[in-house]
Amino acid sequence: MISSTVLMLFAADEECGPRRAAKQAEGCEMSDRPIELLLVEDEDDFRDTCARWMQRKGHKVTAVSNGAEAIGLCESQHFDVAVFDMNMPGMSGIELLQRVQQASIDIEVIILTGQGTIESAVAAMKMGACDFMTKPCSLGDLEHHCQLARTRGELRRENEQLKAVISRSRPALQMIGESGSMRAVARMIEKVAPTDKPVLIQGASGTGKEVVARAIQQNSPLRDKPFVTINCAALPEQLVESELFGHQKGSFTGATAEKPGLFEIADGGTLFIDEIGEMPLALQPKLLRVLEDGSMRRIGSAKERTVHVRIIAATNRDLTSEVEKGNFREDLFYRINVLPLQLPLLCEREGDIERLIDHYVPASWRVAPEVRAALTAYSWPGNIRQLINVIQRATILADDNEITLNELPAEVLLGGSLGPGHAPRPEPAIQTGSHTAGLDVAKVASAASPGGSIPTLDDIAKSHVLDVLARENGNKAKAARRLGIHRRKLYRLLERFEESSPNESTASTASTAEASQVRNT
Ligand SMILES: Nc1ncnc2c1ncn2[C@@H]1O[C@H](COP(=O)(O)OP(=O)(O)OP(=O)(O)O)[C@@H](O)[C@H]1O
Repeated sequence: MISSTVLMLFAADEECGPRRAAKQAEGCEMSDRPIELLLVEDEDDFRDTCARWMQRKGHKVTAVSNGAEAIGLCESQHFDVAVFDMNMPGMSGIELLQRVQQASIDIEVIILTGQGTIESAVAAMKMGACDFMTKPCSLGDLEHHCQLARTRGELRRENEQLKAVISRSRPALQMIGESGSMRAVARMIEKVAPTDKPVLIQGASGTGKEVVARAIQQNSPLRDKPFVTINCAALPEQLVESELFGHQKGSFTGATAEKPGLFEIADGGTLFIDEIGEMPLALQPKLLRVLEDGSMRRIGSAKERTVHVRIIAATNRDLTSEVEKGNFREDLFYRINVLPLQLPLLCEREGDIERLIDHYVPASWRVAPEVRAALTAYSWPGNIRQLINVIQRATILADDNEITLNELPAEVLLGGSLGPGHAPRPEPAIQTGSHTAGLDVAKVASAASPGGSIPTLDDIAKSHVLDVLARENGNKAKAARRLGIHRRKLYRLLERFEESSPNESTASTASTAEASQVRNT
């Protein structure tokens, strides 16, 4: 069994504020990365001396003499820390701080005050400055305060990421597989995990691409950093860009607030791009750019940002032929195809079907031997997802905690070994277009309501949707067509079933239903 289980939860820090953060920052290792500093000071000598000192210490300094210039720079460029002089002609340090906050600029601000203006410095901190210093100050102190401020900003961002991780985290998944082909996959995971290079996971629907992506992340040095996922197939095309890159307020109809993209949320961690073959062609150059040098812009923003994100992409399409057909950019393909990993079909994993049955059938349930024989003989075109769906359907339909041949769908019975003398039970059927879905309403009713009460519409819908999905071998596009609904609606339904189900296998079944999320496995 390949384990991929780490869940780190951080208790919310009730006591916040600059002092507390500074204390935390002092306890932390300081980053030796150069500080990107904006220095705003109208006294020429003092400004030049500070700027030269910080530059000699290896930091990147932009020094200006007034607030108007500073605000323009903040809007177009990233700075870790800004030092604002309190008393400047035109726009004071406090006004500048207000402007920075109104524009939601992500920056740590230190206020520089003259002697005797401590009260206003305290007021500035209440307004969101992270620290203050009184002039004249030693240059060593200036660098130290800037380092503390930068660390505070990093902690704050990390905290935001962790909150997102906690609020959207899901149960850890186990990777089941002892077959030779899965051992080869496990070896490959061990090899690719420690690097920071992109990985492209290819495999048919339901073979476990997302599970493998999470295993890579869990075995990588980024295991404690965010693991953010986006499913390009589950989002309307026009939303993929704003999910990935974020947007400025007012940049398009409906952009009512500023929103960071998943690249920013994943900064320092891993971004799993599922169904990358569905990525809109027009968006591919933007993705290529961020893969090349980490640079990106939110929709509607001129500000360039740099992110450090490890990319794991997955697809069930043959990307080489998508490139030939002109649906996928060749340069992007080469960028993401640095470490390719091909997942085997379930029928190519000797002995794993048995192991998966034992894992997914609830512990107190029995599985008749002929059922095992039928399940292991079947070819599973929809792979593990289809197997889980069939098991789940069977546990809804079965009596007395025992799965018999009666609870298996016809295609499994016909495709597998039926066993001597078995005649499948005739099932009342619901007609879906030209397709007989075979939903046994009476069985669902008794399974859902042992006391004989009427099942809810949701119970029936869930069983029906899972049944059609299983019949279509886990292929969501085909299942959606069969059900007469849009594929995105099917994703939403699977997501709803997952939320309403306490059963882990249900959660797993609909795992790709979420279009995008942040999680720590
Ligand atoms: N090795 C495994 N052990 C146990 N469960 C697995 C394994 N691989 C996949 N699964 C389960 O199978 C289901 C499908 O897995 P996953 O979503 O990772 O497949 P996928 O290849 O990404 O599918 P799709 O292409 O449709 O997005 C999930 O419920 C997952 O938990």
